[in-house]
Amino acid sequence: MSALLEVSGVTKTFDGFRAIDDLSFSVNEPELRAIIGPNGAGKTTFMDLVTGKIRPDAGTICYGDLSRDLTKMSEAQIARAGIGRKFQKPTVFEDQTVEENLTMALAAPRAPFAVLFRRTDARVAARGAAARVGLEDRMQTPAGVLSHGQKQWLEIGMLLAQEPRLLLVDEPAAGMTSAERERTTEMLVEAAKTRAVVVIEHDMEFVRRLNCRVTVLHEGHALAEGSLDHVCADPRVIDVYLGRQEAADA
Ligand SMILES: Nc1ncnc2c1ncn2[C@@H]1O[C@H](COP(=O)(O)OP(=O)(O)OP(=O)(O)O)[C@@H](O)[C@H]1O
Repeated sequence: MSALLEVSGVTKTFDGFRAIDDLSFSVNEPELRAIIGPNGAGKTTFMDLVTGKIRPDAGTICYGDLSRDLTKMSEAQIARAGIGRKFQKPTVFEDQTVEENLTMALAAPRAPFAVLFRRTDARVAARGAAARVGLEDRMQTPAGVLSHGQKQWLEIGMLLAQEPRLLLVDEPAAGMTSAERERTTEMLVEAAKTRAVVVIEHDMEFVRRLNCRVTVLHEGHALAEGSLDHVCADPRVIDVYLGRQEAADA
C-alpha cells in the first residue's frame, strides 16, 4: 500500500471566501476512504480540484508513480491518467440499454481496452462490467426505466469498465433504499480492493458499513482522520458535525 494521491497545502478561494483552506491529506492505493463533514465543508470542491474542474490558489495535488501534479494538468489529461468521478445524480443515457451504456464506456478513449475493443466480444465485456454492479440480468433494459439505485450502479459500472486507479464518488447513497445502500457498499468495498476509492457521504450508517478510514473536512481543512469510531469520539467532530446531524435527524 503506497500513497496514490497526496494533497499538500491546497487553498481555494471563491470571492475572498476560503472554501479549501491549507488542505493536506493522502490516499493510498488500494484504499477505500470516506470523506464526511458538514454542508459547505469543501468536500465537492476537493473533488473539483482533483479532477481539474477548478484550479487551486496554492498547493499541490500529486498523483501516481511519477507524482504528477494534477493542478498543472487539464481535465482530459487527469481523466486519461485514470481518475474517474461519479457525480451525485446519475448521468446515464436513459434511451440506451444497460448494454449500450456499458459498451459506450468500454469504447471510451480512456478505457484501457479501447484499442483492443474491436477484436473482443463487446457483449462479453459489457456483461462482465454489468456483473460487477449486479445488472447482468438487465442488459436489454433501457437505462431510463431502471430504479434510481440501479442507475447509480450502472454509472459506477461504466466508470469501473474504464478501470480507474482512483474513483471519486459523491454521495452514492442519496435517494437509495436501504437494500440498495447495502448493495452499494459491497460494490465500493469490492472496487477498492484493486484501486483507490474516495466516497463523500453524509449517511453515517453507510459510512459505517464501508468500514474504512474516514477524513472529516471542516471549513476546507482536514479536522480529523481515522476509523469512524475514532473520529466520532473526537469532541471537535461532535461539535461541528455530529451534534448538528443529530439535531437534523431529530
Ligand atoms: N463556484 C463557487 N463559487 C462560489 N462559492 C463556491 C463555489 N463552489 C463552492 N463554493 C462555496 O464553497 C464552500 C464549499 O462548498 P462545497 O460544495 O465544496 O461543500 P460540501 O462540503 O460539498 O457541501 P455539501 O455537503 O453541502 O455538498 C461553500 O460555502 C460553497 O458555497
